[in-house]
Amino acid sequence: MKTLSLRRPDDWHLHLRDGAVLQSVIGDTSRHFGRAIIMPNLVPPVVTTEDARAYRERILAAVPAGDRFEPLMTLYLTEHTNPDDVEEGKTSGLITAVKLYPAGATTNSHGGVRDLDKAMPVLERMAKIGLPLCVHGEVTTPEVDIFDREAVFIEEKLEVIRRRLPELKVTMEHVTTKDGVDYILAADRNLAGTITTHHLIINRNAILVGGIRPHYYCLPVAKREHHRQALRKAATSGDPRFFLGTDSAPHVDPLKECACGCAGIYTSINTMSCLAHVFEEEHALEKLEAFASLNGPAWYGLPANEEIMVLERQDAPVSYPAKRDTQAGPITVFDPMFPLHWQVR
Ligand SMILES: NC(=O)N[C@@H](CC(=O)O)C(=O)O
Ligand SMILES: [Zn+2]
Ligand SMILES: [Zn+2]
Repeated sequence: MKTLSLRRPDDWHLHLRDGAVLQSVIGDTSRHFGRAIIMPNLVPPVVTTEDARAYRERILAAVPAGDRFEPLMTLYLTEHTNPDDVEEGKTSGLITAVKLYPAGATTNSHGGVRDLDKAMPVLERMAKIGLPLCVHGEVTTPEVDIFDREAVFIEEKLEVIRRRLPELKVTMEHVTTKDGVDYILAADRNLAGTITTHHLIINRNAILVGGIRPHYYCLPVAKREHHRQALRKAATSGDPRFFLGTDSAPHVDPLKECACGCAGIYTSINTMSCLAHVFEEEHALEKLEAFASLNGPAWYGLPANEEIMVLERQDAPVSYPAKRDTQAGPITVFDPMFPLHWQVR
């Protein structure tokens, strides 16, 4: 049997939610991943170091017995975020990054930033103390087409932030376009990007062809095929500036299967199987470890995990649940639309 060994991976962009959903989804991450950057877009969001400390405790309490998992906490940047609180979060080791959601860009982002100038004091402090900024890189201007929002964000916002604060480390999260990949490649330092599992697998047809398919709807929305190809090339290149952030974003089915469904795709369960499939297709299995286990920790200044994960290629398709049941309702698991043969041992 074909096998692949790699350092235990991490997930550099994850939504765990809270309460009943947290209880049911956390095991799907802690089974495979050593650490994850935990997104702060709860209702209400995680805005202070104190909020993050309490949320971290709730996450740790939900980790199944026997799993080793370290949640890396983030703060949700607002126009009122206090730079001293951010610094104290970093100094105490609790906070790994601060997250910028342009107001209204995605799920639970209405409290995000409208006027970047108001967030400048915090960003300046972060640049000074070496705390990375994670960005949901889409503009929210109604005039801008939803498929162009990432490219316009880079030009109109990200470039401005980076020119004002060249020392600020920026993680462009869930890059979905060739524009994003090229922008990262053009930067000589302080810029990296996460890529999701699903954006390596689907293009925008998955959402719209043959009917409207809410379980392929996420933000940033999947783009044209040539963008997917650019993401595959970047992810499988081994370039240290690209690494895995699944953006696994559980929403219970009734909130997705309705007239105005939520954005988010749940991939924690089968991400490693999907990635092995993609990297094998790209003849780059030997680069999976860099993407999933090495580049992320290096960017965040952390050691790679010590444990080893072994993936096995089965002849028969491997099975995984179609839904994750929670006390809040079922959550549909990402269906890559092809059989998966790789399985975590
Ligand atoms: N990716 C998504 O489609 N949704 C995320 C938010 C986000 O990461 O933008 C969520 O919280 O549901
Ligand atoms: Zn986002
Ligand atoms: Zn996300």
